Order: sequence, then C-alpha cells, then structure tokens
Amino acid sequence: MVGRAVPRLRDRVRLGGDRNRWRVVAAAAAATVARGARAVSTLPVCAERVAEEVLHVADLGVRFRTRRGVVPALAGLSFDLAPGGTRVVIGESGSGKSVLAHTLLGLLPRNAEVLGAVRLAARHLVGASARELRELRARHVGFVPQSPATSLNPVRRLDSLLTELARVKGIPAEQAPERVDAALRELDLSLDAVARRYPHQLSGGMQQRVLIAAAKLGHPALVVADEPTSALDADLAADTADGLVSLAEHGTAVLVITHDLRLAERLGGDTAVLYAGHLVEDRPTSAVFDAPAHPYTQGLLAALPERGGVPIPGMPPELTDLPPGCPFAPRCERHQLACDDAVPRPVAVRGGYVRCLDHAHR
Ligand SMILES: Nc1ncnc2c1ncn2[C@@H]1O[C@H](COP(=O)(O)OP(=O)(O)OP(=O)(O)O)[C@@H](O)[C@H]1O
Ligand code: NI
Repeated sequence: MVGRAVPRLRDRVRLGGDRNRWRVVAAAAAATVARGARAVSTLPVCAERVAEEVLHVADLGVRFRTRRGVVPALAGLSFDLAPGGTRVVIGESGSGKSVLAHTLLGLLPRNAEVLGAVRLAARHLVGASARELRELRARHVGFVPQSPATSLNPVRRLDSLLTELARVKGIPAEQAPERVDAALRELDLSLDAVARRYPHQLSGGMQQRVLIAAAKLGHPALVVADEPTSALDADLAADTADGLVSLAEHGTAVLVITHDLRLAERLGGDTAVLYAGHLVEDRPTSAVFDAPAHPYTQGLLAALPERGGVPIPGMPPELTDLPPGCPFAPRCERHQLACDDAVPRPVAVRGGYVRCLDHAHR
C-alpha cells in the first residue's frame, strides 16, 4: 500500500517505538511520580487511542475447562497495537503465548472461556459467533505459522494457491493476480517469480515470505506470527524478519511470538513478557532486551543460548495451582513477604511497566 501516512520502521525505532506506547501508561506514570509514589494504581484504559488502534486487549483472561479442573492460561492481559505497530511476545514454554495468538485469531477450542475485552479492527472478539470469527480470520487478521514447509500444500502450485486464497479473502477473481503480485512485490517477490513453482522449489526463507504475502492478502489489520523463524537458519530468518518489518512499514499491525533476539531487535515496538499467563513486563523492545526490569525477564534472557544459557532455577507453577501473589515469587531471588499477598500492580519503569514490588519500593 502506497501513500498511507505510516512512518517507516526505522523512524519509529528512532522515535523509541512511540507508536506502540500506551499514552495512558505514560500519563499514569507521570501522575504517580508527581504524587511521589511509583506504583501505577489502576490498569490503564486507552480510550483516547480508540480511533487509532487496530487491536485493543483489556483485562483478557482465557480459562480452559478440563477434567483436572479449570486451567487459567491467561489472566489480566491489557495492551494496544496501532496500525503499523509491532509487538513482540516472549515467555517460557507453557506461559500462554500461543493461547494469546489463538485468541486473536478466533481459534480457541470449545473448552475455552474468554473474559475481558478484545477489539480487533473495530470488532469485538469476546462473545463473537463462529461465523463472525471465520469472517474475521478471512478478512481482518492474517497468520504466519512456525514452519513454512508444513503449512504449504506440497502438490499445489504457489500461484494457484495464492490466487485461491485471495478469493477466500473476498478479493474478486479478476483482481486476484494483480493483488497477489502486489502483496508479493512488497516482499521483494513477484507473481512471475513464483508462477508455476511448487513450494519445495523455493528456499525456506522465500516460502516464509510467500506465507507472509498470503497472510497480508486483503490487507488485514493485524498479522500474528507464532515463532516464525524458529525452524529457519540465520539467513532465512533474516529474510522472514525483513518480510515482517515490511508488513509493518505498510501499515499492518504485527504481533510476533519469538525468542529470536535479532528478529525482536528488527521489529522494535514493545515487548510483552508472559509468565504463567500473566503479563509481568511490557516495555519498548529495546529496553526489555537491553535492560530487562522484571527478575523473570532477566532470567529468561540469561537463559538464551547467546546470553550464556543459564536456566532459571525451578519450574513454572502448575496453572491449576497458582500462588495467590506474584506467580514468579517461588522462583524469585528478590522475593519478599508482600509478594505472596496479591499479584503486584503495574509499576512504571522506563517506557512501560513491570509487575514487581522490588521496583515499587525503590
Ligand atoms: N485446549 C487446552 N486445554 C487445556 N489447557 C490448554 C489448552 N491449550 C493450552 N492449554 C494450556 O495453556 C497453557 C499455555 O499454553 P501455550 O500453548 O499458550 O504455551 P506457549 O507459551 O505457547 O508455550 P510454547 O513455547 O511451548 O509454545 C499450557 O499450560 C497449556 O497446557
Ligand atoms: Ni506456543
């Protein structure tokens, strides 16, 4: 899409990822600092952002009914994403990253109960019918999967696959080739380049770019990617990162689940850190990766192979048996008695917030 007033990613990075930032967090932080306290007393609401946002998540909870009882997979999540905004989500296995992705794609299983509010492209997801969710997936949200090889039909030529997909996304047949070509060109590919080719004839990085082009057909407001580079080597991962950055530069909001430091760095924006279904830190991506504030984020990043690979001692809690206070308290070196009373409120820390009493008392 040309001519849309969306700053290029490097400008946004220079602006410190400001497009993603909760203005109300900043306002709340300023107010608390003015009062001499550090704790942000209420969760921010982003009423002033309604016109601008693509995605608004407020106090989102997801619970699964199982034979073992109710599994609270996500609790109290709030964040926004603006057009062209980028958001990275990190957290250990089982922290709820994929549940969040599936919620945004309207793909939760039947045993899921969703609480709170999710507004995507001016539509309310919580309580939407199966038909409305199908329509949402077809028109307003795209998905980039982990492994391109298993997501592309190996016996289907890519040009026919993409034009068929364009039809599913509501693009009239006569416009399909042109629109597919335009989507591919934004990713440095073209319909000619993939014409009469089968998936195995492209590199993994090119396959992933085809999937990114597919995800953006029909110009969805949001594209969600779940570990899009974890199955790729470094060169191909860089290709994929370019593709996702280009999506954001063309005005699509992009939410990426990833532990790939380079991808996170390229995407910029904000990073949400999930622990046992709770959002424990939400700050500009550069701040989270350069100077993580929550003890959990510090441990999670130190556990990455490129940062020493020292695992966090202990195990995440059973979701069916969460402690009443901070879910990370049992593993935390900076644990204090008050951590066990209640889940800590957000505390303003450079550019965003962290839920940690250690910061509230500094
Ligand atoms: N349909 C379901 N029924 C019951 N529990 C579920 C269901 N789907 C997910 N869960 C639970 O929700 C929690 C979060 O799972 P999720 O797949 O989101 O983790 P993740 O952060 O994506 O982990 P990974 O890094 O391993 O992909 C897990 O404890 C999982 O067992
Ligand atoms: Ni997952």
